[in-house]
Amino acid sequence: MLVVILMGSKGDLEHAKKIAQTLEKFEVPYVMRIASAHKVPLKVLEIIKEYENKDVVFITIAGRSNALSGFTDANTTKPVIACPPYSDKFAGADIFSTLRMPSGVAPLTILEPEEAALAAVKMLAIKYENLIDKIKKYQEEKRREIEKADEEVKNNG
Ligand SMILES: Nc1cncn1[C@@H]1O[C@H](COP(=O)(O)O)[C@@H](O)[C@H]1O
Repeated sequence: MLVVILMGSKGDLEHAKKIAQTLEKFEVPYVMRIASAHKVPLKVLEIIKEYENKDVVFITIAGRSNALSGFTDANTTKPVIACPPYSDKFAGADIFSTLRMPSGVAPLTILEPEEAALAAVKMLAIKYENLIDKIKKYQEEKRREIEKADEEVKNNG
């Protein structure tokens, strides 16, 4: 099992590292790769081919005009999660290049890096059942955070 974090530029690395941190929590192996669908499409195809025989989920990161997620999805049988870096330039309009896809192209979009990683882990857990307990533990921690916050506000708020 492997998560391939594929980014369009080294400028996306900080965003990619946030995804990687969550995958580390789940002890899910990952690799980070850089290739731009606009500038080096053949390299993107080579990278996709490299992982085609493995149990892989791709998480694609591309800012501005995101061709990478759709391009990757159209060229692999593996699931693709688009996690573009947030930009408020041009009223956040970059996001539309991630949300609208041609027919037959289906990358999923998750904007927050931690949750993109979580979704990848859940996909892998369908086959790698040892991940199920880790997901349950993670969800329990989230529930406890709410309970703790509620207690704090109730008593001091
Ligand atoms: N969409 C796209 C195609 N090639 C690179 N990008 C994205 O454009 C932003 C700036 O890239 P660069 O550093 O190449 O100018 C980065 O978020 C990168 O993923």
